[in-house]
Amino acid sequence: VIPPGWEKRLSRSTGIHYYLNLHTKESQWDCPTERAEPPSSHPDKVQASHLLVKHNKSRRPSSWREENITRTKEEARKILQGYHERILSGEVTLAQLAQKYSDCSSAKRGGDLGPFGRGAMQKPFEDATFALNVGELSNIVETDSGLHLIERTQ
Ligand SMILES: N=C(N)NCCC[C@H](NC(=O)[C@@H]1CCC/C1=C/[C@H](COP(=O)(O)O)NC=O)C(N)=O
Repeated sequence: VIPPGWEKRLSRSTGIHYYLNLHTKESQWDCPTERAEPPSSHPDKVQASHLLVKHNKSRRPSSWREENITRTKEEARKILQGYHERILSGEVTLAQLAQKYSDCSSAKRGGDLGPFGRGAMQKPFEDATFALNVGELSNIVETDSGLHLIERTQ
């Protein structure tokens, strides 16, 4: 039985059936197990990846990359502006830069923080993420942790 919100289609090119999500218009080969929901404009949970550049006024001026972070906030901003331009130009992705340069332990997951609801992250980070559409990249966001670029992924 196909869960609600999906339609079974026949692929003319392969003669194989596929499944169309009637809300997102995405298709997939394997039979869906979950119902397809209309994309809610006020989700409980979102998912994001971030690239964090800490500075000497960060709440924890240390990371896997650098035991004692001494750069100033303005130096951190310049560095992050450079990353921002490179991502916007399409040269690199946020995940690629986060993996190498993010001062958060999520760097090893390309900056992915996993799904989170309101109340989990520091408020400026939470508000910036919930204000993004899926797939969008934020401008520089400041929290007590440092300066971030955020890409909302779910
Ligand atoms: N739920 C998940 N995945 N982990 C718990 C997150 C806790 C949350 N963290 C943050 O708000 C900072 C800013 C946005 C991301 C984030 C990551 C911080 C940044 O590094 P730090 O300043 O801690 O050294 N590293 C990990 O927590 C908080 N309420 O303090």
